[in-house]
Amino acid sequence: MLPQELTPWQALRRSLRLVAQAAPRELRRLAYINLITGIGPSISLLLSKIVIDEVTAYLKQGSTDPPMEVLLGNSLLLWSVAIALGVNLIVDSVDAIGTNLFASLRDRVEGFVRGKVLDKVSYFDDIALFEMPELLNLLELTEKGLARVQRLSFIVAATFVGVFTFIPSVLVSASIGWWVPLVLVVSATPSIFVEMRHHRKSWRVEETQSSVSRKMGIYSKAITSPDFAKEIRLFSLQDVLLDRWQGLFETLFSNMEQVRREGTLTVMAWSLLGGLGVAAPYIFVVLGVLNRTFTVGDLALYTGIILQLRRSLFILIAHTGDLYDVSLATAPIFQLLDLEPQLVSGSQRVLPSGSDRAHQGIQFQQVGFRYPGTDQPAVLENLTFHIQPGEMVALVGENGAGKTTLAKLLVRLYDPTVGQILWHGQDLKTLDLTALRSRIAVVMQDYARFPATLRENVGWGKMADLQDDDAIHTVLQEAGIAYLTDTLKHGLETPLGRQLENGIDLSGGQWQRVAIARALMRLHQAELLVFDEPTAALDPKNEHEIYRIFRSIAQGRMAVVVSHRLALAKLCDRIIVLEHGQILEAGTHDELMAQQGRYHSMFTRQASSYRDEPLYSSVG
Ligand SMILES: Nc1ncnc2c1ncn2[C@@H]1O[C@H](COP(=O)(O)OP(=O)(O)OP(=O)(O)O)[C@@H](O)[C@H]1O
Repeated sequence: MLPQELTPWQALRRSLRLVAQAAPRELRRLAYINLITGIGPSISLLLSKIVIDEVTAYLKQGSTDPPMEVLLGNSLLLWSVAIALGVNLIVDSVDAIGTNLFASLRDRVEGFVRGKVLDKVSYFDDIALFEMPELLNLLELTEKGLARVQRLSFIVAATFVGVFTFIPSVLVSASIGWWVPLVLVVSATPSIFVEMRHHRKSWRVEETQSSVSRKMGIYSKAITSPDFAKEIRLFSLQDVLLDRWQGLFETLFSNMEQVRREGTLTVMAWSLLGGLGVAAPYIFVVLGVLNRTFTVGDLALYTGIILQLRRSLFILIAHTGDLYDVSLATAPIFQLLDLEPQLVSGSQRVLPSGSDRAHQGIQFQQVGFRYPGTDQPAVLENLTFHIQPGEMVALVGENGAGKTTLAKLLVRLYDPTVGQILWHGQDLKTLDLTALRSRIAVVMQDYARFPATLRENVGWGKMADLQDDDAIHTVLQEAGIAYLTDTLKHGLETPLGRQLENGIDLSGGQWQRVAIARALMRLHQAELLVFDEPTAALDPKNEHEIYRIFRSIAQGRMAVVVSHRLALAKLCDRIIVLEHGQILEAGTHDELMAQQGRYHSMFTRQASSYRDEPLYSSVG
């Protein structure tokens, strides 16, 4: 699932196509406006030549007529002055329209491309996108690319001006001599390649340093995130985090700085050649005026046009370099848009129900799993077991044994590396993901705290019932937090999370119950419940209540619960003890206690700490 390489040319073509798709109207209008602002200065220069020649000719006559009379009497002079002023006026006023149009173009393009990226990321079924360093680096580079897309809009707009200034400048300067535009263009050409090489080098540094800038992002988020704010202060971690961020910044900055310094020197050296290219025609024109081949008006026109041609070439060269930079930087956007998930939905929308008992339920058949992109040993190995319909299974084991990973495979956030998982006899991979997930109610260990209202945090468990107050009140009741609708100022419409305006934060246990309520929303259609550490944030009294809820909702369904609290495991029909990703023991509580193996020792240890709790009372 690694990103495919893309040439800068391919990326540029696709970026320009996106710009054209995002804002065709703005682009068209900008072209018209820039046509005016582009050719305006050339027209002004031509008119200035006429004005200067007419004024010089008049002065040569030695006449003493009143100036206003002379101006009104000479229609060529009068019209030239009037049109020159008119052109300046038009250029100035459309300039303001151009600025606004450019701002719309930039925003539209940015919104359009970002929208496409967000769409791709949110519908990307393969969760590996958020867990593999290579893909996280790609996401980081995509952010940089999105920032450059704005630049692309600017380049496109400025290139219009450059081209529209360039063409009349070439035509007028060719009237001095055919070789004039040629000398100017040829002397400026090497700068284009130097600019491109410089941008390529800078981008290579950015690309190779993407993991450095991602780490900078991680530290900067840690420093600014409310999640870390308390512990950073309590453990005085400010210096550690700031030093790490600063160290990474210095590394990145010094690498970029070196490339920039080298780039500036070479670009400057080659610009000198461009300067020499200007000198020859400029001196030629001055000499031409002195030997009377050219008029004084020609001097103003030609020197002006030579400098204008040079300037427009400069703009075009700078933008060619910039365009190259943008094409390098936007490549990750297309790499992301082209990224094919390894985990794809199956096509079967109607889920099987299992023709005979042997095929009913969920079967793990020699399942093994290794996280993609890691060279660590397999996290799960050779797992074979069967969850019967209506059976409640507890997964227990030490930290890192692979319980959460197994739960992730069960809800198809990942596919097994080897073996298969069958849902009523059929491989999970063949089933439509949305259909499959609609049959599963999940509370993950790292459940989400959506920055949204209480209604949404719960109702998003089943979108169709989002506005159904009764349905939401029922699950809040079942999860034991019905009181929230009374205690929170705006009831169900209260925003949850401090980052929202007027947002209220809940306690850890309340958030966990909100996550449980969300899972309960799809209970009536769920065949499988997966609860990963559902009581981690709860006190013992609340924990018992959740056990009770869990048992009652699990009745008649398949249920898998991951828990370190063996009192909950004891309530289950079967307990699977995992160790280093393998099944160490499996059986009922009584069977495992009788075996006197790992489960027995874990349970006994816990029971001695929770002696007063009735659920542990079967021991000692
Ligand atoms: N996204 C990931 N990428 C790579 N390795 C991972 C990832 N998530 C977990 N692991 C590794 O997989 C192993 C099993 O982790 P898992 O979270 O499944 O354990 P667990 O039994 O649920 O642990 P705990 O009881 O602490 O929650 C660990 O060694 C962990 O380092």
